[in-house]
Amino acid sequence: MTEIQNHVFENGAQLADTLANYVTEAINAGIAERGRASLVLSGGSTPARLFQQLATRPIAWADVTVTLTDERWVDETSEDSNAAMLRRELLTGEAAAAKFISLKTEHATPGEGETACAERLAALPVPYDLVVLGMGTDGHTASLFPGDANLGPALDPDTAQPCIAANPPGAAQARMTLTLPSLLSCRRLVLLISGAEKRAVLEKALEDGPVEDMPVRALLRQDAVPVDVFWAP
Ligand SMILES: O=C1O[C@H](COP(=O)(O)O)[C@@H](O)[C@H](O)[C@H]1O
Repeated sequence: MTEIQNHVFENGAQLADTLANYVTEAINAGIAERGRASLVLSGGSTPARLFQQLATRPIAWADVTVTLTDERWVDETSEDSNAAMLRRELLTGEAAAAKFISLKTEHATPGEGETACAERLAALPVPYDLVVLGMGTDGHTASLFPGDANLGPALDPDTAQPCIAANPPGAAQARMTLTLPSLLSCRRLVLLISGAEKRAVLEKALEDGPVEDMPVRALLRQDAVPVDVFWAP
């Protein structure tokens, strides 16, 4: 079982400030070591404040390649697009010099886009310097959802696929997600969550129970990378 370190803050502003420093350090260490850094970031609403802070940090952004943990299969004109959120909140000012790899291809479905997406992801330096994941109140992380027909292949530790289509039951859109082995191909792993409800979900995920019920357990139970949990009310 991996080492899990909890970082608890009084509020979201303090969390964003401290985590932006943590991410900056991971990026700068990557650039110092191999001349470039790779960053995998979650979508959704929680990371917006972190991204705003991170965009102000002194970083050689042209040496940084950024992608997402997962993406909804929508164009960037949609308010559900994780890429649009990332561009709006992070890739502004000097941070706009970062290279961004979108998981959304021109294909009609994420299943058809898997090969093209995998080819794009091959441009990212591996291991990734940092992966920042979020979590939903159903225990999903990235787009590893309970009940998804592709969850088994996505969690397969031996899969060679870096990304796979996801069709979460009841969700408005199909998605593309990085697979578990791809997410774990990193030097540091952060789980970023906020609010009492998600704290309770995390406590439940730390209890015994099937990974398929709460896929975030796959991250909490692996032994490849230590996990830093950042939480604020
Ligand atoms: O759908 C998604 O949900 C999770 C959690 O999002 P949040 O809005 O509750 O912060 C996110 O980590 C994932 O990237 C996103 O696609």
